[in-house]
Amino acid sequence: MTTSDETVVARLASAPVPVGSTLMQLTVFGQVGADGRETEEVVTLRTLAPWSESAAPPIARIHSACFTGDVLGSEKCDCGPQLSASLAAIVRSYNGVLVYMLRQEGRGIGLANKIRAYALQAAGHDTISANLALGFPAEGRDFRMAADCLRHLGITRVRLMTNNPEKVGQLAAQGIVVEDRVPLGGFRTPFNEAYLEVKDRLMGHLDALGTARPLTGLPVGVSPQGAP
Ligand SMILES: Nc1nc2c(ncn2[C@@H]2O[C@H](COP(=O)(O)OP(=O)(O)OP(=O)(O)O)[C@@H](O)[C@H]2O)c(=O)[nH]1
Ligand SMILES: [Zn+2]
Repeated sequence: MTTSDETVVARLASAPVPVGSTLMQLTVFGQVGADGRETEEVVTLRTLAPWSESAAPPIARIHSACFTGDVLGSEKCDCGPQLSASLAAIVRSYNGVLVYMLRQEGRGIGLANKIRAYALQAAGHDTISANLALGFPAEGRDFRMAADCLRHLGITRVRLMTNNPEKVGQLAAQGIVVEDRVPLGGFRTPFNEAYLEVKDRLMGHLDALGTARPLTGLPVGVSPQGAP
């Protein structure tokens, strides 16, 4: 499948996997090089219960890889509890999908660079200034591939669990209708306070601090960062 900017994502493999005592369909998407070599980019996990186009759109989570938070349970960010909570909601809904962005570790700068950023943060930098000091933008993620994968799964409308308006805007720009934004915040620890503050004050994220806001925070297809 090709988007306007020539992003190509192929379905590499798919099989049922039991998660949360529920059988889900796990699909690996990626690129296939001219030599046949596969590069894994995205994993989706889709509930298997039959659902119809006329039903409410699936509840969806697009999650950027975070080895420290997702795998190790690090409390320096809120990724681990966000992943658990969203996966639980997906399983409960019988009509949900997780889109796990394998190559977006550290907001796309990779694990080693994220840990370099952590070292700078231990010396006084915040999330943004640490990235800038390393020569990276504060935020450079591109969610077009997530939209491609959703389309591969036959999904064109979602209720998106996120606090990040940029994700909503990018999906909308790629033709995925975000009918609802479902807040996914409030996972504070003594260690992630500063990180959540920066998301709230400087990065335009909503609800990261867990302050009460309505479940449907944004109107359909809203694009607060200027995307069409
Ligand atoms: N560069 C960098 N990346 C970080 C840092 N802390 C967490 N991350 C990465 O940030 C990504 C998660 O992005 P967030 O901005 O926390 O959340 P989001 O996915 O944009 O928004 P939500 O949908 O609301 O979760 C993961 O890939 C983490 O590895 C950090 O200090 N520096
Ligand atoms: Zn994290």
